[in-house]
Amino acid sequence: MSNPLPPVSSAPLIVVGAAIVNDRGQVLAAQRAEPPALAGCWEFPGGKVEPGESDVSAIVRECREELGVEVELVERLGPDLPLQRDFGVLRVWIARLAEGEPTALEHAALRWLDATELDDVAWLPADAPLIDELRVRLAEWGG
Ligand SMILES: Nc1nc2c([nH]c(=O)n2[C@H]2C[C@H](O)[C@@H](COP(=O)(O)OP(=O)(O)OP(=O)(O)O)O2)c(=O)[nH]1
Repeated sequence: MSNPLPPVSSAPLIVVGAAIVNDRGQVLAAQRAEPPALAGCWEFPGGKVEPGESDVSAIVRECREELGVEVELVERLGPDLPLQRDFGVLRVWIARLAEGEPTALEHAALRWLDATELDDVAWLPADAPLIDELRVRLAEWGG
């Protein structure tokens, strides 16, 4: 007998983000425009990994969609972090710009921040451990 119910997806929600770093030791922060509960907070450009998509493909796609740039991933930044709001995890990579200048196509604003400026913006709460690690890395790269 066939089962009339569709299979229930158990795939965990994965959100990927790009900590895009430039040659001056700055990272690109992006201010959310929506939803209202998150608007005004700052994040790493990125978004949800779609079914069948790799993490890397998702980051490249999101950076095209949100910033109009091509990025190359360098290495992971920090561990998977819990996302309470979405019951998933956040995975962030350090990335470099390969082509284009970032434009806020979906965000309210963009800012390049150096190691001393990371606390100047209100990051989404899940990102806090990454900001501490990034501070050390940017200070090294910024000379
Ligand atoms: N991109 C990104 N999302 C983050 C970060 N930190 C954090 O808590 N989040 C959360 C905010 C959102 O609840 C979720 C990302 O969802 P999203 O709505 O931006 O994903 P998406 O671009 O695929 O959007 P959609 O097509 O589903 O509307 O992850 C971060 O640094 N970058």
